[in-house]
Amino acid sequence: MKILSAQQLAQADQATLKSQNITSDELMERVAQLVFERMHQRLNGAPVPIKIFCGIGNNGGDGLAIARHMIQHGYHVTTYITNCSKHRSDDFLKNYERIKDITKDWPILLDCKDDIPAIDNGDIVVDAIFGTGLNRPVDGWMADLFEAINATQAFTVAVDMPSGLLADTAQPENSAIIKADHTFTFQTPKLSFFQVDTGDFVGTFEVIDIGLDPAYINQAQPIATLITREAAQNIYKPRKKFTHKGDYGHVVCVAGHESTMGAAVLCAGAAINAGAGKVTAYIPNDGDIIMQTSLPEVMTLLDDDDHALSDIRIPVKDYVMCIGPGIGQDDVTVSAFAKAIKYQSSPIVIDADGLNILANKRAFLKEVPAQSILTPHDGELERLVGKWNNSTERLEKAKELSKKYDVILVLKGAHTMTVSGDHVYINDSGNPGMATAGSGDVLAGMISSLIAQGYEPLMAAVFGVYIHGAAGDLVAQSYAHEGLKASLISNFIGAAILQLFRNPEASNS
Ligand SMILES: NC(=O)C1=CN([C@@H]2O[C@H](COP(=O)(O)OP(=O)(O)OC[C@H]3O[C@@H](n4cnc5c(N)ncnc54)[C@H](O)[C@@H]3O)[C@@H](O)[C@H]2O)[C@@H](O)CC1
Ligand SMILES: [K+]
Repeated sequence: MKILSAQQLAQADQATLKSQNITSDELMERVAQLVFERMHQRLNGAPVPIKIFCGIGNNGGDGLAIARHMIQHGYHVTTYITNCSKHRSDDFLKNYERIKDITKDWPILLDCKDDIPAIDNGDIVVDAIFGTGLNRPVDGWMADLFEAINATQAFTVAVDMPSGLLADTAQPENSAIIKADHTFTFQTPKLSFFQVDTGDFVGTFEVIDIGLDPAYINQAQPIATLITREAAQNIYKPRKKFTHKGDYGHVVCVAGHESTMGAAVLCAGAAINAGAGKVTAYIPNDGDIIMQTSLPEVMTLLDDDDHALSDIRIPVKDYVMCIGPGIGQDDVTVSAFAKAIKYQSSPIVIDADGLNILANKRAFLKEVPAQSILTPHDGELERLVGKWNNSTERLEKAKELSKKYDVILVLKGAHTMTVSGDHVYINDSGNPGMATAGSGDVLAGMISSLIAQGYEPLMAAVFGVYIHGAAGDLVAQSYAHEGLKASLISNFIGAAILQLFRNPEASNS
């Protein structure tokens, strides 16, 4: 699913008015009707007090139209206007008149801190103050209003976006933002919904297709793409009937150190579980028994050194290298790593200590083959690109690194982002239980496995990240977030692929 910028969404609005020959007022009415229907479906006429706060732009216009529908259906609605400017939008004004025609009274105007109404924990708050038109930080008594809403337990529903949140640009520190429990967002989710410093304000969210011009949306270059189940289905490559293991490639996991052989086992195991035809683990000599008893499917190649990797020689042809899990940063390993990546000519996957070595010896970055995949968590990313002030800057720095060295970055997090040049793919599977030791080793093994099976590196990364998260979601159903561990994610890779093509309703019954 495409994620468009606030500016693109405004252009899509305009294109829609033209192509569908409707007025902006009619579009607003369509939007309000769709939000109302969803709220009505859930509330089912419940006599709960609903406080709808409306701004003076089109987000406020949406709020007024939603309020009108709710009042007409017998809901207990009080409508407030945050009277922060004389510049009211035309469609706001139309809906301001219309609601008065229904209630025979004007909504309540809020002009200062003293006007902020009491909000009970049992109320429902609808936030229609600012949407994509927010153009400066919210301050003064409006910030106090946001604070008052956030201080209650009242269930808060945001219209299009939580007010105060910017859709796709850097959010100034300590901005006043409404913390929504649920957000009905229009046409496409916004980039800020997926960023670590702003995503929590959105609560759960639901994308409402408001029927914006498909021709505009199709040609628009998205600022990011959300990888949903449907997108993952389209990337999946089914196997052919007449095949043999040679068709599914060979992964060599260069991993492990005397105290971190588990990383090597998890990485190689995930490469097998994700479907590689053959997997070899290149490990310190003493790790042989550990590897062979843990994973009977995996072959081993042993370093001369008992405890660390000291000279990585791989006497096989045509393989995909995954390097880094648990290798440590001993001096011998650093030079072995440099030699090993220099020798590679096709894309490799670099994780964990491999990334730390790259961060310490930046000259090695030039030796990384084009289209290789780097899978940093935030600590590793910071070592590679330096500190950032906000998530927008984090993403910009990752894009720069990706372009400079022609590599693909997998930025691990709640919504892992795969960055290839200016293209960003945001993952939509996974859960907080996956923040656990070894989870990254499994991911690196999976991505290498998919490259070995013939997926283009970028799609291997995007699909690997999705299946990794989906496997974690399946594990969490039986083990909770707390019981989720890396080896279980690996064991559920196959189940996650199956689940991609199951009818979700059938599997729930
Ligand atoms: N064509 C339409 O009528 C549609 C409207 N839509 C709605 O329109 C919204 C965008 O509407 P607008 O562009 O009018 O923008 P908003 O309603 O988000 O807000 C803009 C207004 O707030 C003022 N403002 C911005 N930041 C402020 C601040 N920090 N403090 C005080 N005032 C501030 C602006 O000067 C302007 O008057 C979307 O989020 C969506 O809710 C969508 O429903 C799509 C269709
Ligand atoms: K809003």
